[in-house]
Amino acid sequence: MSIESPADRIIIFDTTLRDGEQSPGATLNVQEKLAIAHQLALLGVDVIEAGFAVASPGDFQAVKSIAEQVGKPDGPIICSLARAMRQDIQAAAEALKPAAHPRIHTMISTSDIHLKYQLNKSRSEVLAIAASMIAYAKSFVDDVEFSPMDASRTEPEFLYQVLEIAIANGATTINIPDTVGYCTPKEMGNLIQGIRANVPNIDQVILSVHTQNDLGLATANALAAIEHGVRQVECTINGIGERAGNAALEEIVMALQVRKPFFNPFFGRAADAEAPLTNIKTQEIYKTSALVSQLTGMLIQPNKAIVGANAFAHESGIHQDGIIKHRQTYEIMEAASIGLPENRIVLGKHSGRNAFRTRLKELGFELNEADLNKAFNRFKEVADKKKEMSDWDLEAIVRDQTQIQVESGFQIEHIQVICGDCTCPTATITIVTPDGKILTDATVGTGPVDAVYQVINRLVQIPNQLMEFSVQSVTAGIDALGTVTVRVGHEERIFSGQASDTDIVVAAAYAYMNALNRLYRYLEIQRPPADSVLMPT
Ligand SMILES: CC(C)(COP(=O)(O)OP(=O)(O)OC[C@H]1O[C@@H](n2cnc3c(N)ncnc32)[C@H](O)[C@@H]1OP(=O)(O)O)[C@@H](O)C(=O)NCCC(=O)NCCS
Ligand SMILES: CC(C)[C@@](O)(CC(=O)O)C(=O)O
Ligand SMILES: [Mg+2]
Repeated sequence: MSIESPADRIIIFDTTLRDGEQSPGATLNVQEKLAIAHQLALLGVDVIEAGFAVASPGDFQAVKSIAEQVGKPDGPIICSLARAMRQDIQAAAEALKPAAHPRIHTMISTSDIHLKYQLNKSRSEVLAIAASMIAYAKSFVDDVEFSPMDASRTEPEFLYQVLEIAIANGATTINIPDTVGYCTPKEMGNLIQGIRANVPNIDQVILSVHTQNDLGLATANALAAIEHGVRQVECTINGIGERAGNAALEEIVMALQVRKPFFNPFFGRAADAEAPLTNIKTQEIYKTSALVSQLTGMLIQPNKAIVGANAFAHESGIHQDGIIKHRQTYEIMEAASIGLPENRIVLGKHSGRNAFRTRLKELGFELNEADLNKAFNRFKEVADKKKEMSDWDLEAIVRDQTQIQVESGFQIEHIQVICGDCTCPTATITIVTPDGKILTDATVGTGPVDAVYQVINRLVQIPNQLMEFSVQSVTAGIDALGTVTVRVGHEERIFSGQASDTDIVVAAAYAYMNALNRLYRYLEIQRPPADSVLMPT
């Protein structure tokens, strides 16, 4: 991929694998980095900063493998970070060799506070190092990016001087980092304006911005920079990165997409011009976000813009009513535009009748006004105690309130499980049978769920095969509710059950019992009247 006419769009420089990986705890191995890099290429990023080659043998290998496997002629530019030091630049150049479009990104601090305390160097020394190391990088590759670290706290006159020399020595992209996330959007705009007005050769290069999120302003600062003529933004998936993270790719891309008429004029276009402002395939955003979250172990807060679990979910009645009538009343973009199949109407205590009725209809219940009101009142009572109402809850409420008899079945009275790394997982369960008998049994299993399922089978005595068992956490965090879904098979038929609890073993027991009760009711209906035995054992 070549960047032919960058002035009329934004170059997306993804640094998930470099700055993103600097998130405490987010370390990735070579295979994981490769998987993310392949997905970033599908997403359509222009540049992948694959790592910091000199940092470790693993990172060197990661940059090299990504250069080999993802850095194809029609693929993205592959980049490695390097301090303004020969050994760093050599390592970057070596790792990037297999890439069709390699870029070396070299940086050195320019703020007085960094010069004095971190580098222990004078301004003239830094100027000389920047010049010679950019020229050195240029001896390996044509595409050289230079970052004056802590640019936003650098004295402007010195910054202009460094940039002019950097460009004169061959830098092709000049990146302005707000390393400590200190800027406000207005200041960022002024900083970029100042650079464009005072660095005589600035028009020969692509101007870039790299914003950190220490004050939650990373996206706002990047957008302000774009308004002032920056044409590359450095960002990460889910906004991960050093400390509070970096500008989130998905936020910048979707802001440019959703507010295109606002941004178009900054690109010299008519407000209503159609062409996109980035090359990102936005439908790949959700998938990429989930992959990065999974591999880095960095959970996404539910209210995270664009990719959070709640970003397209509506819980309050007034909003739900509006959405059902006309989507744009409360949605500025479609879930499908980031690759989510649909928005979500979440039924909870803030929901209203319209959303309730609509969901029931989808579940196959058409209630008259009186039944609907009764069911709705009960729904509100239950919703006061429960975070989110599942379809199972709704079904139970409707049956309850509309005099449809809830069929008989087995009920779990007590469940106790002991497990650990030096005991045999043991489950003790008491159930009430459909005819009111109380039975208790206990057994050991290979794990707590296995022990529970064995006891339930001994008590219930209905032959079945467990076909599927899945656990899903409903909310993020240690106190998340776990929802267990099971499917059991019996002679060609499948019965499913679901239950939620903060204890997943308890949820597993109830989910299994739910499924077995459905099977039991099915068998009851099938059973010839003369047969008094529930099931032959
Ligand atoms: C790069 C790395 C291998 C260097 O390790 P190290 O040689 O043990 O050095 P330290 O990390 O202890 O200290 C950094 C040194 O680099 C110098 N330095 C920092 N930025 C520099 C730059 N842009 N150009 C030249 N030298 C720089 C510091 O002054 C310090 O040198 P000193 O020891 O002479 O004071 C290691 O820090 C690392 O693995 N980093 C990867 C992640 C990272 O730091 N990312 C941040 C990107 S800014
Ligand atoms: C390389 C540079 C853009 C950097 O990411 C360096 C760093 O990791 O601090 C920054 O934020 O200044
Ligand atoms: Mg950074």
